[in-house]
Amino acid sequence: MLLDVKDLSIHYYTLSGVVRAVEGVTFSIDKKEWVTFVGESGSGKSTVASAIIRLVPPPGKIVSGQIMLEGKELLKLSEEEMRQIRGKDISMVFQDPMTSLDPLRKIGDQLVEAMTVHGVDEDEAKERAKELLEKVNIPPDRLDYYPHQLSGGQRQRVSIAIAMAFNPKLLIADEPTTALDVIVQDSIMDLIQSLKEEGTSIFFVTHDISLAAERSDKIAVMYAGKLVEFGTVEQIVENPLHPYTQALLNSVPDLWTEKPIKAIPGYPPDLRNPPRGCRFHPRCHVFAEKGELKGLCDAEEPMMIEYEKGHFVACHLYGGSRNE
Ligand SMILES: Nc1ncnc2c1ncn2[C@@H]1O[C@H](COP(=O)(O)OP(=O)(O)OP(=O)(O)O)[C@@H](O)[C@H]1O
Ligand code: NI
Repeated sequence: MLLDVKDLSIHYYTLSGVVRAVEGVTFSIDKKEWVTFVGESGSGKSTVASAIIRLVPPPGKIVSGQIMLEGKELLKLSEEEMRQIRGKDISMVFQDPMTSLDPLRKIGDQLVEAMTVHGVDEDEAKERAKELLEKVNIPPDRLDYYPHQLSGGQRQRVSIAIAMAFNPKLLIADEPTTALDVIVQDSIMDLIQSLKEEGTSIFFVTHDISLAAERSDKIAVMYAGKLVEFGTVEQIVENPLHPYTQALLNSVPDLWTEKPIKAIPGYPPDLRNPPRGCRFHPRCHVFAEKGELKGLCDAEEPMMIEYEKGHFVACHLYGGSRNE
């Protein structure tokens, strides 16, 4: 086990109320495993990602839970100890590479600095910077370029090169390809895959479940701050259990069956005041159709149960209510 997250809850304390962005999220990532978080906008994917490196933006706060990296409890480390881990054991790439690149400094200097802050000496860092750029298919003469002199795809490759500097144990990639065209997207996915092959575990975020299915080992489905289903790609795609997962899969085109695309009706809830019981019940077709579950779905929160080995779901259809 590389990363073990238990019962993680994160709230944003805004002027208009407490946003319960992430509630009771539990999952783990093995060594060399690629886990992709999917779910609609606002479901809490980025908030979970930022919590793992303890960079939840204010007014957000981790209110409870445990985040263990190889048995080390990250939430108990000092800020200084955490700084040692960021960029070394855990690296992060974002949707917009300009959030991590400094527009005013040459990319070579930024690569070198990413290494010298962790104690690598300057000459060695310069050498490594060239190698890293080559690894991400950028000619080494671009070391003297500023970020704006590169294309969007090249900038993203530079931020991946920085993330790769120490062969991190975990790479967190939050929608790293969303802003790029399809061909460039693929080359970025290839790079992330090559990192995995060298031993890095991947925490990937996307709202495109078909992109998730292509490369990852496991899929985690989030809805309104809750993890509703977790399993291998095969388990999730072949045998989706949660009505929300089923709806997500039906909302994307299927190249093989040409089944009709069905949008998910309704909208995700306001997380300042989430629905009682299962947060998905107001949009759930099972809740709408099956009267007998109604006493539970809109009253009791479903707990995560292991339906089959490695396949977890939080839905009253499969038991797991607190009353049982
Ligand atoms: N800085 C903030 N202040 C207040 N609320 C926030 C803040 N950042 C996120 N939230 C709220 O937290 C919830 C989860 O947001 P988050 O960005 O984690 O979702 P996401 O799944 O990554 O969405 P997207 O797919 O749009 O990136 C949302 O309800 C969002 O409005
Ligand atoms: Ni996000």
